[in-house]
Amino acid sequence: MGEAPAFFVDHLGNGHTNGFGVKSEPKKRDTSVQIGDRSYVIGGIHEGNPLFLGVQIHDKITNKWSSPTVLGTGPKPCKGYSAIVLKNGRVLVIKKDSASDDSIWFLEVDSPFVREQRKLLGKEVVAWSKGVRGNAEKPIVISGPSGVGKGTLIAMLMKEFPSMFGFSVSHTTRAPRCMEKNSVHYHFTDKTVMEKEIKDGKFLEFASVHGNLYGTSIESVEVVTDSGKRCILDIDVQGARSVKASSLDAIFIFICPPSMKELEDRLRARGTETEEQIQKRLRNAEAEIKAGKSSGIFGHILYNDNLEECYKNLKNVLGIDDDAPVNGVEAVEGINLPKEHTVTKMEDEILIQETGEGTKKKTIVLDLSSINGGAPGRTRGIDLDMVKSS
Ligand SMILES: Nc1nc2c(ncn2[C@@H]2O[C@H](COP(=O)(O)OP(=O)(O)O)[C@@H](O)[C@H]2O)c(=O)[nH]1
Ligand SMILES: Nc1ncnc2c1ncn2[C@@H]1O[C@H](COP(=O)(O)OP(=O)(O)O)[C@@H](O)[C@H]1O
Repeated sequence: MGEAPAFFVDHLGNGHTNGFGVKSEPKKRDTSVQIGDRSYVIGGIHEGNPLFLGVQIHDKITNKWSSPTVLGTGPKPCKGYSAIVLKNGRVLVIKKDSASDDSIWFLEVDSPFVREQRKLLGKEVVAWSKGVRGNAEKPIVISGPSGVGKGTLIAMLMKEFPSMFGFSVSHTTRAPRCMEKNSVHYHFTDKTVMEKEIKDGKFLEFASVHGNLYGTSIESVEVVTDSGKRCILDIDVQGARSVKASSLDAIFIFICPPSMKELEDRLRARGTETEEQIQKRLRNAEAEIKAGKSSGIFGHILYNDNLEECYKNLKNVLGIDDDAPVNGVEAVEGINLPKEHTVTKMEDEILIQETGEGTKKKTIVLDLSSINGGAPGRTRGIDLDMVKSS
């Protein structure tokens, strides 16, 4: 979709007919935008989860209302919203009178991610992505055969740079190992629950690996980005392929063992699998290494022979040298957005101007030129500046 007409309705003036032909009164705090033949009404509460803000679609041609499947963690309802259409099928939603770190949201109604999920789930889909300040860098996908040392390398990185990196905690149907903690190493779950959540669009990717189901929930990636950290995903090659095809703009790294013999020795020495499981993992390893090297998914292939050397190479790939600052994001001072305001779009800048009583009115510029990311996950690089008081 190209630049959509920036049609902006702050308060809905007229009632609308819902899907049952009943005229319903929109709340004063609801807002709507129009894109082509559709109006997206943002307000009320979400059908499936009363904690989230609702979204309804009205199709002018069929004169029908529908409730789309809403992906991602949405904003909580508040006292009012402003909305404005941006390019690439996205709507900027500003929460009025909200905490500064919770005021900027993006509703994706026709972004590449939404189009892909619409096709995959076979239903109408929209996705939320919260705007976060600062410039947390691209997520990192790390793949490699079982026992190659992915977990060890990731643990080293998180230990050395605790404020820079955060681990995306996957869901799995495999049983926990004795030292593994639920919600720290994995969200341990069962197959029926996970399959239902996959159907509901809760997962960014999933795959069956060594006979169990594994997957990255959208929420796991959001939690890390919200904390201002760079997200690390430890996932298999099938998962990496799905992420590559998605709009999550990531760096892809594949870790290779020095030899199959060494891989086998490491798996045995780890002592976490039965003999049968070790055999299965070794059989799968050959295909994984082949796919990792030849699929074109991975921009970087590292050999984990000597651990310290491999760790150094990993840091190089991630652009971390010894003088690197240890914080992932710049601290940006919070600016509270005025409760009553108008919103105007000017190229990549959005002007938020305070209205209402009083003499000293704030004008804030939201610069969208440096934003990156988006659903699934957060929209990073939000830059808010106070312009003047008049
Ligand atoms: N696709 C996908 N693969 C995952 C996910 N989480 C873990 N994996 C992969 O599943 C495989 C097995 O992981 P695990 O059972 O922890 O065994 P380990 O790799 O031997 O430590 C590894 O290749 C992981 O990278 C996920 O969320 N999605
Ligand atoms: N370069 C290395 N040399 C020797 N042992 C290693 C090396 N890297 C990791 N290991 C060991 O190999 C085992 C498997 O590593 P792990 O990080 O659990 O692999 P993965 O997460 O890829 O399954 C662990 O016992 C770990 O301590």
